[in-house]
This record gives sequence, C-alpha cells and structure tokens, in this order.
Amino acid sequence: MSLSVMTTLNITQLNASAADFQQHLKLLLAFDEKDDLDIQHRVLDIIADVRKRGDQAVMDYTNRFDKRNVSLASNLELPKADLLAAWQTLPTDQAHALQIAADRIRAYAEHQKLQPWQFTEADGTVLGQKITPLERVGLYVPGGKAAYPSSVLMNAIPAKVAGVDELIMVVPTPNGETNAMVLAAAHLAGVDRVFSIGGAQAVAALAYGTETIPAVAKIVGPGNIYVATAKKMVFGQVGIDMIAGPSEILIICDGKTNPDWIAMDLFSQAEHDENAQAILISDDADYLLAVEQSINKLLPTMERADIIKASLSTRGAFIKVANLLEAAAVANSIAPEHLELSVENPEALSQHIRHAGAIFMGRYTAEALGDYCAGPNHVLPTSSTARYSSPLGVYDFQKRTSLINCSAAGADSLGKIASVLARGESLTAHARSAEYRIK
Ligand SMILES: NC(=O)c1ccc[n+]([C@@H]2O[C@H](COP(=O)([O-])OP(=O)(O)OC[C@H]3O[C@@H](n4cnc5c(N)ncnc54)[C@H](O)[C@@H]3O)[C@@H](O)[C@H]2O)c1
Ligand SMILES: N[C@H](CO)Cc1c[nH]c[nH+]1
Ligand SMILES: [Zn+2]
Repeated sequence: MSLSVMTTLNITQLNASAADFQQHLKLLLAFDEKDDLDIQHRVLDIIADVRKRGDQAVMDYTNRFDKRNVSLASNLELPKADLLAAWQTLPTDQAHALQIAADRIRAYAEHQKLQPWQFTEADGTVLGQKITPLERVGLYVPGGKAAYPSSVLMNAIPAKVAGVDELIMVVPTPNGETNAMVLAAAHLAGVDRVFSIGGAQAVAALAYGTETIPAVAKIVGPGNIYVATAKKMVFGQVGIDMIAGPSEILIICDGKTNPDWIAMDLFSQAEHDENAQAILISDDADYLLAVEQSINKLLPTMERADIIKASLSTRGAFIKVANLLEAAAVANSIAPEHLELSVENPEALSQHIRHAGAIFMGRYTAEALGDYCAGPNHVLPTSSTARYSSPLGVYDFQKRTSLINCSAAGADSLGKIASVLARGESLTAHARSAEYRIK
C-alpha cells in the first residue's frame, strides 16, 4: 500500500483493506524505538539520582527542566494559604465552572465505590472481602505545556470519595509561575500538600521520598512521556494507576458530521503534546477529504498550531474502511484512550467495541466535554493499554483484603482437603497445621 501525503500537514493515509495495513498501523502506534530507549535511559538516571541525592537532585532537575531557581527544598512546597487565597480570589465564572465540574465528577465517582461483602457457608464458616482506603497517595498533575486544573479534580476527587487519609499533589510550575485555577482546584478538592515539581524527578521523589517530600503508597495521574515512563519504572516500590501518557483520540465517523467539528475534535487532543495521537476512521473517502479541507482551513486559526501540526504529521492518520464494522475492528486493535462514535446509531456500534478508555457516543458528544465536566474521569489509559486498563476511579484508591473465619466444622472439612493438597506439595508443616484442627 502507498503512504501518500494527504494534506499540507502530511497526515498518514491508510486503507484497512490493504494487505500491509496491520504492519503500517503498528508503526503508527509505536513510539520511535530509539527515542523510546533514550527516554528510558534518561528517566532511569533521574530516578537513581533522586534516590541517591534526595532533595538536592529534585531541586537540580526542577531548576533545569522547569527553569526555576530554587535553592531551599522547603520552597518547593506551596503554602496551603496560597491554595485558599487562589480559591477566594478566583473570577466567579472560573470558580463556578470548577465547582460544577467537581460536583459532577464526585457524583459519578460515588457510583464506583467498592463495598465490603461477606457470606456464610452452611457450617458457619464466613468468607468475605474488606475494603480499606490507601493511607497516602501522590497525585501527578501535569504542567509543562499547559496547566491542568481539571486534572487536579480528576485525581483528587475519587481519592477523597475513597477516604484516602492524605493527598500529596505534585505539579511543575515552569519559570516558577503558578496557575491560580490549579491552586484553587487543589483547595476545592481537599488536597493536603502541594509541591511545585514535575517530570520523572517528581515521580521518583513520591516513590522513594526525600528529606522534604513524603513517600506515598501509590502514584496516580497523567503526564507526558517522561512521567509515564517514570511511573512504569517505580511500579513495585509504589502502586501506580495505569500508563496515562500523551493524549489520544480516535474518531469513527459515518461521514455525516460537520467536518469542522471533527477537525476540531482531532485538534483538541493533538494540541496537548507533539506526541499526542489523533486518528480519524471513515467508510466515506469523500468525507476524509472534507475533513482534510477543514483541517487546512482551521489550523491557521489555532493558538497551538505548531504542536497540533507536529502531532498530526508525525502520529496522526486517516483510515479508510469498507464499513463501520471494520471501523470497530480497527478501533479494537488500536485500543485508544478516547473513542468518538460520530455516527447515526452509536449504541449499536458501541456493542462492537471492546477496547477503549472512554467512548463518546453520538455527534454531540465532543470528547472535550469528558475532559472537563461530563463526570467520568479523564485520566485514562493510553498506548493501547486500554486492552487491560480502566479509567482512574475510586477503586484505584481502595485496597481489598480477603477475610476467612472458619467454624470448627469448617476447619474439619477444609483441613482434610488442605492436608491432601499440602502433602501433594510435600509441604508437611502446612499439612500438619491443617490436621491439628481436624476433629
Ligand atoms: N492520558 C491522560 O489521562 C492524560 C490526561 C491529561 C493530560 N495528558 C497528557 O499529559 C501530558 C502533559 O505534558 P506536559 O509536558 O504538558 O506536562 P508534564 O507535567 O507531564 O511534563 C512536564 C515535565 O516533563 C519533564 N521534561 C520535559 N522535557 C524533559 C526532558 N527533555 N528530559 C527530562 N524531563 C523532561 C520536566 O520535568 C517537566 O517538569 C500531555 O502529553 C497530555 O497529552 C494525558
Ligand atoms: N484530554 C486529556 C486526557 O487525555 C485531559 C484534558 C485535560 N484538559 C484538557 N484535556
Ligand atoms: Zn484534552
């Protein structure tokens, strides 16, 4: 198949019926292997350095990557009074929007709470599951190329609903400039402490702790490729929610949605990051051309045109399919973070979707609404990890513990089974421990 230049942007064009389609799709979805390795080495070095030099390393990387001039680690923490002041002085429209978004995110999260359960067997043995909130969690709020008050709410509110004791937030503040909405959102959501650090150094500090930054049990939240890589690397030392890296949008359109709307939906995720990925699938070749024209018309009007252009030309694609069922199959093999079904009957098509972080149904459901205020969490799995990961939710901040309470009769009957299995494993202490309790 030929990869041809479709727009002045050089958006990759693929045809799903071509013999080498899967091969090209794989290339499109993967990050460049060499870049990937370079990033892994860089992140590994940063983590090792933070483990070794603690606060001093965090300050050095913060000064370097965020263009700061911090020489006292305590200055990395933003005073709680600043969070309150930001909330109190926020323009009314912004405070109102944050409050409505927070209320909707909380209302949705309340449905996700895991509940303890137990059942009693005929002989009186009780089996169950206890639910416990995590003690202290780290919330990563991105801040390199944009400020993300919405990510403060999306991280903190489910943690609060779960009943987490202490919420530690990190957010980079390039050039030392704090964002009033980010601080206000931290106050509104009940974040306990905020440190103005980001990137791999912030993830390492939360994972291992430094003299100033407390170690947490789990790190959640989205970030760029450095953040996502660092989270992967500290997993085990701490829990992580998922790989929530550079944003992605996949749109399936039947050719009947205003092409300007679809072009802007693609831009909406491309504008996050040069590494973001925006893909359009349609069964209508003329429609793909119409969206191409919209892209070329609208791009010069975008403030973040450079980022959008870089994202669309390196990681974007238009995919022609024979029909919408084939579109669903391609979507499943991509397993995107966000999937828009901009079609006449989204419910029917959604029945064929197995892998996506979130599905936006119908022409009116712009993915951007989900980013801010629809209610479901916008922290979502990227890089095809929606094959096995789910959106951030209350359940990410809750632990399950099994409960077993044997009656004497239960110990007798289970003891006999355990004894046989234990002797089959040649684990005699196990067998005898169970046998002591046999009547
Ligand atoms: N998947 C999701 O749920 C979700 C949600 C919101 C945002 N996002 C994504 O989050 C990301 C936000 O990225 P961002 O850059 O604006 O903020 P960020 O906070 O993720 O990253 C900024 C940090 O990256 C580090 N960094 C930058 N260049 C570096 C380099 N060359 N070497 C080492 N470290 C370096 C710096 O420490 C800096 O503080 C975007 O990719 C966006 O698409 C994803
Ligand atoms: N689209 C991002 C998740 O990939 C979330 C976000 C926050 N603000 C704007 N968008
Ligand atoms: Zn977004």
